[in-house]
Amino acid sequence: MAGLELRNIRKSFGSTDVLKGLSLEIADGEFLSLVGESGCGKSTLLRIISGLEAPDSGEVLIAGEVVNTASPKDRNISMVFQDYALYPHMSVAQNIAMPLIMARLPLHARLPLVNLVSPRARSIKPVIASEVEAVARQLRIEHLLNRRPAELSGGQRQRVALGRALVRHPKLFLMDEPLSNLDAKLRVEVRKEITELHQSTGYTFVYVTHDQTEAMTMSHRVALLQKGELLQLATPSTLYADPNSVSVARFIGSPEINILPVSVGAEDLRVGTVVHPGLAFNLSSCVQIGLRPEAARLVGSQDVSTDFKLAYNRHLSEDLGHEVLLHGTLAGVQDTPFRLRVSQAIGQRAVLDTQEELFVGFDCSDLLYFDAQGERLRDARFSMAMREAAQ
Ligand SMILES: Nc1ncnc2c1ncn2[C@@H]1O[C@H](COP(=O)(O)OP(=O)(O)OP(=O)(O)O)[C@@H](O)[C@H]1O
Repeated sequence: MAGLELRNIRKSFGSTDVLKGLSLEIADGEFLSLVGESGCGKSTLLRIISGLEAPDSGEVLIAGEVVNTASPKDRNISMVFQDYALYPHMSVAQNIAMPLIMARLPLHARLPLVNLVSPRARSIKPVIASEVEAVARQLRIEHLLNRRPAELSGGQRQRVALGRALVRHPKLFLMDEPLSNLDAKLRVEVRKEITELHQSTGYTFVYVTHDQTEAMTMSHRVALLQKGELLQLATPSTLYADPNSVSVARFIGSPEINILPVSVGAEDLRVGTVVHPGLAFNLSSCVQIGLRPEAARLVGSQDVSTDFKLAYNRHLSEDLGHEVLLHGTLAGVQDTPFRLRVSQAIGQRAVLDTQEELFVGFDCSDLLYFDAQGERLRDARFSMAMREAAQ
């Protein structure tokens, strides 16, 4: 049974169609990320799942039950936001305890004085305190329980927000850009902690981010949205290696994939200044190719080991120590940027340091083919007749 199912969800705000009939299924215990550019509808979708927002049409099912009419608190969902949303006047322990108090004590028993004398409140308090301590231990914040949010670092506040969400043992854990207020180093640390949390709890996680690295490193599957539509839902490695479209290929991967215009003849392929005879399969509608910056490499001027070799005009080098990112253009494709990762590990750096004139080589098997609309031509292939004959 699916942990969560969305059926044809539509939502507009005024004349803006934010979600245009979105359907997807998330398995029980899965970690799924919703990614996409700002304004594509990620947060709106999360709010619809949580019940904070109602869809104009479509159904939300949790554990097989339609929950469209259920209030947020009856959906057994926890949500963690980017801005933590902690109560500033309460201690960490009180913040984490709050969802349990709300769920287990009637309103009158929560009032400060009644709280002291109500038998129910008095019997339940130690139970809640031990549950809060257990969650705090899990998140390694037990030493902070008496502090207020203002006395915590950003990472600690985020852990408190996670603790407050976790303490209710929700069916579904929703997170809306929970790391975006943290600095880069802390983001990596808390990212790992959230992944571990998912592994140890086994809860279903839906995670919103515009950061593809977060989505790729944490998730079982990633749903890529664009303008309220689902572009592709797949595992991180499938999105990287087998994208449906130029939009997906561009969004996934860093640095961004190179997209180059090409022309295709009956049995040849032109990339920039190079026309290669070969065997083309279903390539007639191909007008652009994709090539990952890590799939191309620097080659010597005499090197003939790759299917394609083009002169490279370097504009900028970014030295990251373990690799150098090159920005430039290929001969004959001056208007299109071409990025290249030059790896220290495979000896490419030496070519960069010693060679005056640079050449980039790549093979047909590394190319992705796209039509004029940016759709992937999956059954298209171009193979080098001469290389094949030589083998
Ligand atoms: N309550 C609202 N009233 C009017 N428009 C809204 C409302 N909520 C969201 N929108 C609009 O809906 C669109 C999608 O917003 P949403 O917050 O879902 O995008 P997002 O993908 O989460 O963006 P971001 O990454 O910037 O948070 C935006 O154009 C936004 O301005």
